[in-house]
Amino acid sequence: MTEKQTFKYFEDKKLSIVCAPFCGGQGKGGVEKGPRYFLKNGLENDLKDLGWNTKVESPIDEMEIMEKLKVHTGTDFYKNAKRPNLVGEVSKKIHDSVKEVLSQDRFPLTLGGDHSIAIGTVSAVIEKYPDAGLLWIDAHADINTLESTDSGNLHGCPVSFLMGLNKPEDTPTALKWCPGTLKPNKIAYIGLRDVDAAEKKIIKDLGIAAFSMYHVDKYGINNVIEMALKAIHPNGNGPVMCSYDVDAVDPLFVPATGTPVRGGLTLRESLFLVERLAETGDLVGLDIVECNPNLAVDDIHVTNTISAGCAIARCALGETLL
Ligand SMILES: NC(=[NH2+])NCCC[C@H](N)C(=O)O
Repeated sequence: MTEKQTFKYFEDKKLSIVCAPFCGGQGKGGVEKGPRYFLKNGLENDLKDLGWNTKVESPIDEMEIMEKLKVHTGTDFYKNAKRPNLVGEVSKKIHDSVKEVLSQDRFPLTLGGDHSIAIGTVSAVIEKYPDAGLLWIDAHADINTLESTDSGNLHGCPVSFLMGLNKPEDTPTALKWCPGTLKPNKIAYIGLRDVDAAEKKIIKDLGIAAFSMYHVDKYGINNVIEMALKAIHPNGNGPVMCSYDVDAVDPLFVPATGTPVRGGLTLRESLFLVERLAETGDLVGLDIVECNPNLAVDDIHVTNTISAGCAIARCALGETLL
């Protein structure tokens, strides 16, 4: 049963699913299959049932990227960072697609792919809505700079590019297009539980609102979402972009993901977050990233992971329990 929510910025209820089948921000193959699995699971029809006029955009060619990946792996480095040129090229294409979608007054729902694609999605949303706040729902902070990253995986760094934390002389050419204008008071994290030491320092130094699983346990998910919304929009409302890494959810519910961390959100908590966001009517963009069907040891793990990802999308886009 669904009761349709109002979306203030998309009164015509038009939406584009932007497919971002990219795995180059980390080292495990399979995360590029995310969009295909979501669509195979019927996500587009589910969104139509919720009243959305839907379209599907494919700004990057999966086969071409997989070919490029072979060339870039082992040759494309910037200091410790792996494949910066490929990440820069792909995230720019995703940026351009999301920008185009927004210019048509369509809601951008981007399906990853790994979390490096958010360099593109979030920057496009901020260009359209300069006062947008960003909710980053994730087990990880993904705010490593090129200097601080230990793994060299750029899916652990998108927020540092969005915030302009890498010095220009330290930014690979292919990533220089990213405006880096996100302000520390315009982002809030929910679900954190695996944050690198250097990331903790950045979060503290910049005074970023960060709600870890400790805060979810202490205050409850309802208070945490209210506090997070207040942090990005102290006056009560304004456009909200949500970049949702499925590893925020406990691996019991979402096992097929690249960097699972136990002790995460329950399935209901993870859906409540986006149900509440839909209720505000302020949502202007959503990413769902890091579903990796290859990492399942059993078919049921794929089913659980993809159905959780689809449920996150539906709840964010207006599905309600009653
Ligand atoms: N999007 C993700 N799953 N990120 C995981 C990042 C893990 C670690 N902090 C790193 O920088 O490598």
